[in-house]
Amino acid sequence: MIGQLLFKQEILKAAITITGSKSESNRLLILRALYPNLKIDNLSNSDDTKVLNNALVSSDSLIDVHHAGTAMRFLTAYLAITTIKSVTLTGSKRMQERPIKILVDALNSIGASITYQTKEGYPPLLINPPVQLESNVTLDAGVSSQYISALILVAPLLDNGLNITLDGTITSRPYIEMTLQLLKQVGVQANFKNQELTIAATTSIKNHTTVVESDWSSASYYYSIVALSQAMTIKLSSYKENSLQGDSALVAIYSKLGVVTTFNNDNSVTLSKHSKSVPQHIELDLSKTPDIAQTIAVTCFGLGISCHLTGLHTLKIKETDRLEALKIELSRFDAPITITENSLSLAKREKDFDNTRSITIKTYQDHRMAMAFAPLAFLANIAIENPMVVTKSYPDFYKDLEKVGLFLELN
Ligand SMILES: O=C(O)C1=C[C@@H](OP(=O)(O)O)[C@@H](O)[C@H](O)C1
Ligand SMILES: C=C(OP(=O)(O)O)C(=O)O
Repeated sequence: MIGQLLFKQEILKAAITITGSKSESNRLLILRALYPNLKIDNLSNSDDTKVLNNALVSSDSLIDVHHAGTAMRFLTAYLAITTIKSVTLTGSKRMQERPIKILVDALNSIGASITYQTKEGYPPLLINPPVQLESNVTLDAGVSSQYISALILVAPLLDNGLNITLDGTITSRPYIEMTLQLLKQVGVQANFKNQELTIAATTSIKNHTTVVESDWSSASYYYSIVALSQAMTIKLSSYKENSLQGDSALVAIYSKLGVVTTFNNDNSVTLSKHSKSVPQHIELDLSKTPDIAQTIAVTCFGLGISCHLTGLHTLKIKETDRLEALKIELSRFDAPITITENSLSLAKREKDFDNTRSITIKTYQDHRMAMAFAPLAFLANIAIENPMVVTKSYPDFYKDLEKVGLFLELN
């Protein structure tokens, strides 16, 4: 299925309410499974959250999490510690290509019993009940922070809690900090110093309600829209200045790309254009914020400025190889792009967009490919292949885009 994005209406002001953070929601679902008196408000309506929610109440011996990375990693740890019968945990074809050995080795080293059903190091996994669980574990921190978050989330269930030693350079660090902060908010003692994490055993918590902040990664697409617009102002709800989400770094990053963020008293933010000129070149290390790399690359391309984005080694093992996908799709516009194993460089765009023909963007079953390219529709004639991939994190994306004047027409 292909959807043409049509710019139908010049809008100057819009207000959009974005669903709860998928990352916060999926952590809180695991914590609610541990502590049923935890209440969650503004839970994400993303597919990834629904899939985890369903899996946590399932009594089936086969659980399929489709494309949801956090569900796969968090459930591996949760089932490894709690299951009383054998369970097979699997996912989509792509999920079966996303590595999980570091987490499985860490869990087995403390007494879990996980084996591979098809290929060593990858789902599907056969998870058997654990024998006796120990309280010290060491793992490589450079491949995915989700392995570490998965261990942190189940740590309070262990008799003596868990000490986790992180080996090497820590990637996607704000996600680990988010996990720890959420544990602390519900009443679990946790500490993170240098490369060591300590989580205390905690059998119960006081009644507690957590309100999920809206998703900052989803907000990135509106930052891009404002940056590429002449004078649009967009109000987004519900956000706060002290976010647990690392992608709130958008505020600082997009101030360099022409967008000013104002935090309002009603838990909203207003994005507007500032009058300062935008630099002709930008360099960013995105190892703490991998999920906004595609948005930023497309914004820079649209603005016609050059960029050098680094810290992108994790992009190759996400919903698709995002570096390769960006290279192929930006090249459809003759973008001067080069990639390495961990970086992306765009030279200044020399040509104007040729809007006499429509260019179709492939999405590779990656929600962020569809959403990152959508803002380009303000400048170029584009269509999106399999546009509904967005439901992985942001099911209302196209409905919300209409509020800024962009309409998806399916054909
Ligand atoms: O813990 C999380 O909620 C996430 C961690 C990040 O993954 P990596 O740590 O694998 O980079 C991020 O890309 C993903 O979308 C969500
Ligand atoms: C990488 C992502 O998700 P996950 O790893 O949880 O599938 C994402 O949402 O961009």
